[in-house]
Amino acid sequence: MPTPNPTVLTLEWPLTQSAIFFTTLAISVPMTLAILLRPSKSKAGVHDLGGIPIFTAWTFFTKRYDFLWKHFNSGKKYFQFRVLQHRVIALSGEEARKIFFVEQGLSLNEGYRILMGAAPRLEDINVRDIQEGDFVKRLLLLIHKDQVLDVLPALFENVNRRTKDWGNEGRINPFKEVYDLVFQITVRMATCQELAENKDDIERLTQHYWDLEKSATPVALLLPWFPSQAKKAQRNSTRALFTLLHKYVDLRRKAPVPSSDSIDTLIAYGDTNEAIVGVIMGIIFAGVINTGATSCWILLNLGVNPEWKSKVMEELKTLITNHTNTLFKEPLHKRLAAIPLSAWEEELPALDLVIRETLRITTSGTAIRRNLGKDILLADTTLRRGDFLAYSLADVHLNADIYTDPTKFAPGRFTKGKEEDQKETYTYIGWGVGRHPCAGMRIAKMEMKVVLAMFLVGFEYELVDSSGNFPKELPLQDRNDIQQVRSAPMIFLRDLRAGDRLKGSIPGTAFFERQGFKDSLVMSS
Ligand code: HEM
Repeated sequence: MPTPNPTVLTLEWPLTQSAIFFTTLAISVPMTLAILLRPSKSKAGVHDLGGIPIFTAWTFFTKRYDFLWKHFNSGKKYFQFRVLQHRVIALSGEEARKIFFVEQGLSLNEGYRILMGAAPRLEDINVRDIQEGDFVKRLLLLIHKDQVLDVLPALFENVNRRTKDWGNEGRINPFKEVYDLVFQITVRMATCQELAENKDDIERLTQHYWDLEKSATPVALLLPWFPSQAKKAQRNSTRALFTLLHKYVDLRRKAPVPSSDSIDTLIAYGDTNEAIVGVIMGIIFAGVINTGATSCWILLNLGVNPEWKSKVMEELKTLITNHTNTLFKEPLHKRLAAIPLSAWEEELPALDLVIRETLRITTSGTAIRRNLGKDILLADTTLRRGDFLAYSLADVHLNADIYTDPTKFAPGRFTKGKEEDQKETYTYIGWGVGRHPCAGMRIAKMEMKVVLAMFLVGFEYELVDSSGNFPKELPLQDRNDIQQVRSAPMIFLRDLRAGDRLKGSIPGTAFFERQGFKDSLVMSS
């Protein structure tokens, strides 16, 4: 299939296409307006928010957390509203969870595809829709133990290269730098060495990705027929992403010797170039935000919780002592890459608790499903075939009846004797539950550990606000910021060794000296 060219598709506008476009517009605009403006009627069994649907639903797309919690907090356990012609039912409580995460007819893909909108639309690039099961099957192939083992040194190498420029100004914006870092290693994991080493293409890819994220505006979702800037940006960035990734799939297909990189694994599996690009795009979209946001918030949480930070540092010291020869003079990333995968996975219990707790607090987004099966009865409410369902994870993660002082960072709450996450069914959903547990958990955890170990061992930092002062407490997460999960107000990491670094000091030296690895100088790489 020829690679679609975005410029041709956006600049050339032949007469017949114009005719089709305007005819479609003439038919669809009044129809859609009628649907959008028809007042919503109350149906027995579930509270209807009523009003003019387009206005009622607007804040579902702009301030989703506030929208849902305004109504839940006013005592409604379930309520419904309309998005276009669709009925959306917002659910809360244990009974709803048991259905939402378990019922066979509830489709995750179809739910997110229509109500999230930020993911690339495969029809924009003529890729046949990749079925839910097919995608997860490919992903499991790529995060198989041997595959992760092979790619691990490359992930450390990438982080090392990228963090070399960090800290020269003394202030790091984690919501930019840590996100970019996670983006880079996710792309490395999901594609091939050639792409990960091409700085310009990585920059381009990052830009197209964020453009696509930003294009999921309420106008693009609620007025799909309207030729808005957001719609155009969505189509153009999807095509640009496709073109760029396709180039590398093509390159790897023509390579004389196959490698163990993901693209080659998918080629060997028998997929077409287009399907491979579809899978890669899916992985990047499923993983980047969550992994970036969690890594970032872990650094922030540790920045104001010295007790947990020293537990994690102690563990890292033991890991390095037990699995590397501290007498060897090697660069930090090479030492860390020598540690076996099983040790990263099993020998960092405090860091695992920190990840779990950070996820509990930050994962307050909304899970979405569409009922493609039979009608389902939930108390006196029927979840009809075709309905969309929305479940805010804050219903459990920030619920004071389940978690004591729920916004407090307290990783010990999961330990033996406390086990706050065992109070009801599915009270911990950080990695999903039921029919759709996170298929990327293993690689996400490993990516986070690569980033965190390189940062915690290689850098010394403290938190600062935008005026450069240590914040009295951690700023709140903007829970409506589903795109980037930033804090409000902004917070930064001050690199306490930036001065030394400018004088040539190598990341990790201070840690190694302090930990008493006296003979083991860290080398530059
Ligand atoms: C810290 C990082 C991550 C977190 C917190 C996370 C969390 C989640 C959660 C909560 C779900 C369930 C969503 C629902 O029920 O609606 C989920 C599903 C999923 N995640 Fe992740 N995820 C992360 C990283 C990743 C990565 C890196 C990938 C891919 C490499 C990935 C791939 C998936 C896929 C494919 C599903 C859907 C599985 C299915 O359809 O059965 N995730 N994830």
